Amino acid sequence: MDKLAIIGGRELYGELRISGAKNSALKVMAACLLTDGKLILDEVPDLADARQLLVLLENHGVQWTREGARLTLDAGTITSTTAPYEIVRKMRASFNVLGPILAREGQAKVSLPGGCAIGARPVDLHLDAFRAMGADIELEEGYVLAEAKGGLKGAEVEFPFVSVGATEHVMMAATLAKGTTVLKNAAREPEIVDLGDCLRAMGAKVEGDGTDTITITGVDRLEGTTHEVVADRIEMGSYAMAVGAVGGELLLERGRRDLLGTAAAVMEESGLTLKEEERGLRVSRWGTPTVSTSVTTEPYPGFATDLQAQYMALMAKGDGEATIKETIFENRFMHVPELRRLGADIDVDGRTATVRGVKRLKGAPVMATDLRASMSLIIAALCAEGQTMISRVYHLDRGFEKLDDKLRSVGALIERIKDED
Ligand SMILES: CC(=O)N[C@H]1[C@@H](OP(=O)(O)OP(=O)(O)OC[C@H]2O[C@@H](n3ccc(=O)[nH]c3=O)[C@H](O)[C@@H]2O)O[C@H](CO)[C@@H](O)[C@@H]1O
Ligand SMILES: C=C(OP(=O)(O)O)C(=O)O
Repeated sequence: MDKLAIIGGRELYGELRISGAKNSALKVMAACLLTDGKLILDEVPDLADARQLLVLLENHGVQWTREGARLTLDAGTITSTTAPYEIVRKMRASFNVLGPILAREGQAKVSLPGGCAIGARPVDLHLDAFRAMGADIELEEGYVLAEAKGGLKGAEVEFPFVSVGATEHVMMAATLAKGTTVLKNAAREPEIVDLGDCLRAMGAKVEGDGTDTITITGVDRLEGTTHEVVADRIEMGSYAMAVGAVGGELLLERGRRDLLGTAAAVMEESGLTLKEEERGLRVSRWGTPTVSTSVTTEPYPGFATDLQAQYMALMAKGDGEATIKETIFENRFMHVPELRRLGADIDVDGRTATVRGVKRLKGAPVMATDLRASMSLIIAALCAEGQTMISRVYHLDRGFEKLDDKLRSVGALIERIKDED
């Protein structure tokens, strides 16, 4: 397992290109299963998760080629409607092949994804929606067996709470259903709009994505198209927070303020300057103190749960006390003990963490526990005195493209220590 060694204290200067969003790329990749035409995707990040999804798509008969950030997917014939446990268990987002396969083939057998470190993460909302659309759903030996003999039918689906994955999943399946599907209390994340853009380009009739009501009128078939994946707002927010923590100035190429939702204003309140430019978002902090500012995670446009851990690292050297409330996942504070090892003063009570800013953090060996938690350790290490050694960086490789190269290119002292085994 690779490790990352970071020597803290160096301000960050220069330009970084923000990659395509992992959480969008994975969904538009799965959308290739809706058509026998070629889907050409640009700005697909080269991440462990994207590679893992390609393994699953290959299992369904998808042929693909990659040239740089361009991925061409061809699901001319779906050769298997079964998504096996051995592949699905490695990445939750792979569950989202169920809807497209069910919509196109009238049946699908997909392994339940199981829980993960940040929470139980059931898929009941997905399955309830497919039932409402006329599918028979059985659970057998850890698999979802879904069947819709005469095809899926349009339905009105009101989600009891906001789910990004369920919104995307049902949106995809509804494009090939008979009639109109209306999704209420839908997620409004930028990745939903990106998926909507891709589906429309494929010939789907989708309206209202980006609002809480999405209307999809089914069509007989979708076609291939070319689509560019939206910039990764979590990568962008993470690098912005790294600048907030250690100081300096970065132009985050392809970055957009609107993608950050309320996190943009929170970062400004905490002392960062954000400026939109033609090529992206410029972020800077010059010697001003980090102002401790409390946040609560919420669905978009609220403060993203995927930025919560990174924000906690920023607050670790704040000028006072900040509370951070996590409302989306029940177990997303695993970075706290590791941040404490670096000298952070943090208490957790249920779903609320209280961060009392300290004057300095000090490098130590720490362990990454999940994707975004790993990034919080990177940010803390960048502003800690001395060396931090981060183990289990495979978590980072799931979701941050070329992280160490990118940070090194803007002045960070970061080195990957390759596992020799
Ligand atoms: C690959 C991907 O895009 N992952 C993102 C996606 O995850 P994901 O799509 O899994 O997250 P959801 O929005 O669905 O989850 C929100 C909450 O709803 C619960 N829930 C969800 C579905 C369901 O059927 N039943 C249920 O109880 C979950 O356990 C969680 O507590 O959105 C999350 C919330 O912004 C992000 O943190 C993840 O990075
Ligand atoms: C939680 C995340 O991913 P996933 O939903 O794939 O676990 C994430 O991207 O932060």
